Amino acid sequence: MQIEATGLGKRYAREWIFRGLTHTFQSGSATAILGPNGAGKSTLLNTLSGQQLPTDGTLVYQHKSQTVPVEEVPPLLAYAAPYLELIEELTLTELLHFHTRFKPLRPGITQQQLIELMYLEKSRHKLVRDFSSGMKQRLKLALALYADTPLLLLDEPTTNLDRAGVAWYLEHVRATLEGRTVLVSSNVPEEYNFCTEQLNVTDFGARAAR
Ligand SMILES: Nc1ncnc2c1ncn2[C@@H]1O[C@H](COP(=O)(O)OP(=O)(O)OP(=O)(O)O)[C@@H](O)[C@H]1O
Repeated sequence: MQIEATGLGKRYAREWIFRGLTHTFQSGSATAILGPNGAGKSTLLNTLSGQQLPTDGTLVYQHKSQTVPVEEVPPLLAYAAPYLELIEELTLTELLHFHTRFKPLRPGITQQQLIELMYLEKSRHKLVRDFSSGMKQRLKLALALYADTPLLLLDEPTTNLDRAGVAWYLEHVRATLEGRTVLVSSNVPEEYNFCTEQLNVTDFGARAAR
């Protein structure tokens, strides 16, 4: 999926978070969205994905040579972020059944295989509420990485992951990149070192939080 942003700006009350952002995220590219804490990386990710309306400017989405209206973008995107919650009242198997009704897994991978690649076989009947923070993060990432979507958004993907978890993330993000447009919001170089493009929010009027 290609995303063409022209003159994009987002303001909360009187504060412009970014302004005049013109950039084309090419289909199949991987871009790191960089900037200090509070600069506006998550706001930019949410705006680019159509989850938040821009204050200024336009966004044009193209997929398979067709223009996609913003309201049709959600089924085409997978999103993992610390502020997006899992349904904690469900067990792992219940959550996978529910989630994949809306966001199917890519062809060739079953729910059983997803559980195995997350190393969560022993927790299949455990409530997600009782997962450790690292287990929850691996689950969020696996659901996004292995979703059958042309757009993948990752906000601070290695949050709560230990060394083994970071290595696991890097292995699986590389395995699922091909053919997708990937945006990674981050301050940690190792979580975006596979990205071929970088965009710094502070180049578009953003300031760090004080
Ligand atoms: N809904 C909102 N209403 C008002 N201000 C907001 C809202 N959401 C974010 N902000 C402000 O926008 C600015 C950018 O926040 P954002 O979360 O996008 O930054 P970030 O670069 O992702 O930060 P971090 O690296 O700390 O996650 C901050 O000053 C924040 O307080």
